[in-house]
Amino acid sequence: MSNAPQLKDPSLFKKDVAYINGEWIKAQSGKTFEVHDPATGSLIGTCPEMSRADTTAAIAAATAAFPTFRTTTPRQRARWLHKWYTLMMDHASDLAALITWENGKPTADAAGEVAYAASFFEWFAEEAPRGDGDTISATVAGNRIFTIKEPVGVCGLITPWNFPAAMITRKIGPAIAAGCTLVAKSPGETPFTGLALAELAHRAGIPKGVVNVVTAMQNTVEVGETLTSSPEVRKVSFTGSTGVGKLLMKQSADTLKKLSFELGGNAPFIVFDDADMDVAVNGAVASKFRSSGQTCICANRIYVQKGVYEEFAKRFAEKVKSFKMEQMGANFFEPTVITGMNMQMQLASEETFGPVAGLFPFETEKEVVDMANTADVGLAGYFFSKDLQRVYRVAEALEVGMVGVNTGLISDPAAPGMVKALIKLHKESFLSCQVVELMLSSEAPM
Ligand SMILES: NC(=O)c1ccc[n+]([C@@H]2O[C@H](COP(=O)([O-])OP(=O)(O)OC[C@H]3O[C@@H](n4cnc5c(N)ncnc54)[C@H](O)[C@@H]3O)[C@@H](O)[C@H]2O)c1
Ligand SMILES: O=CCCC(=O)O
Repeated sequence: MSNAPQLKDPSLFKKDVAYINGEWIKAQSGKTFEVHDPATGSLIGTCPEMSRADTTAAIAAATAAFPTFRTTTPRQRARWLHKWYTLMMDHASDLAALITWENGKPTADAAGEVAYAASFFEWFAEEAPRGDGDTISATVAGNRIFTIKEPVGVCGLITPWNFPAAMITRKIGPAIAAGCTLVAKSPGETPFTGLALAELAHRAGIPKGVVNVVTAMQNTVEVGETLTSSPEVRKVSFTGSTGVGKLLMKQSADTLKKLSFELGGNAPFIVFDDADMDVAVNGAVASKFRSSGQTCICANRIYVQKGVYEEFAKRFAEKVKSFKMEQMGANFFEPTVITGMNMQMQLASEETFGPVAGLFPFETEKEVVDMANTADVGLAGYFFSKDLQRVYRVAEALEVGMVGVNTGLISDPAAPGMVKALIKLHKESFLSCQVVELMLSSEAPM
């Protein structure tokens, strides 16, 4: 059975070619890899199996384009990003169809992803002209210190399959805004969406060599090594698993690259006795089951205070039972709610990354904050309460980068908090880190 969509613009579906130096090219070796529809297992198409040689060519193109691109005005870069945003929205239904086809997420989630992905271009188009430095009083009378922000240079971008469009645009948006050129590796499981975005970059008139998209499956490690070891690549930005993040960080040590990592999560989701139950149940459904539980910020441990535990469990399970599966089969897992969880169970410490919700009972605020903070990652957290004092207290006590209070949806291109921790860090460190600075070098004195 095939789910092949009828695209309104079939030229967005790029098979056997990737995008280097403004051209659609095959792998130098001629090798390709297969991409399968995760719903049916049927073949979608083949993509170039790019290697060290192809990645080096892409880096060379980005390096050659950088001296000119960095001198373009921020206003011009804003226009390019805005044009790319508009093209994404004009082709939203085709992009969503590609996402569902290769990623398997429900059509509504895919449409939401396209709008979310495009919003990074819109947001960073607006930020591009605002990369100003500071004027600082000096310790010597009469002197002033001026700082300027410079584009880092060529950026290597590696992103995962769970958001084939949004994870790439989240990285490309700030890179272009800052004046950087880039080589993006589209995820092997879901390469076609990234390639469709490259086609739209081309149509938006972004100069050749600025945006390069390579693809690989078997050669992923080789491509990663090439990006992390190249002296021309000044920054690597990676979204994916914690294990691969650690590896890329080690590989980048020899060339002392700037790094931005967005890694795995294990979000606590807390419902206090005084929460609005409708809001809490809807928030849990939105946070846990967005993209079938396959987002890094999905609720992973749902803690419910004893006084409302039974009611919450009943109402939450009823909602989940009402979900309609578009198809069933070997590749699908039924949305599941498990009650009576405890902290010794695997789900308490591992990222589930699927449609399984575990409910843990708790009694006191201190107890639940302690349990919430046991995770060795601190990406996102949520809690539900109507007590204003508790809202501030618990929001500060949770050792995570982003806190959703009385909401299960916290994704927003404007939020600085999409900076992720490999290990626990204090919230202040996250919040001081602005995404718009993602691709800018440290401020340098004039
Ligand atoms: N923090 C975030 O913003 C965020 C967003 C999305 C996903 N994630 C995390 O990503 C994980 C799921 O994605 P995944 O399983 O695809 O992750 P993954 O780490 O296996 O893969 C991510 C990307 O890295 C590439 N890759 C894998 N090994 C590599 C290597 N040795 N060198 C270079 N590239 C390599 C993959 O091809 C893919 O493009 C989850 O842990 C999820 O929480 C985090
Ligand atoms: O999977 C992680 C990213 C989720 C998001 O940006 O909302």
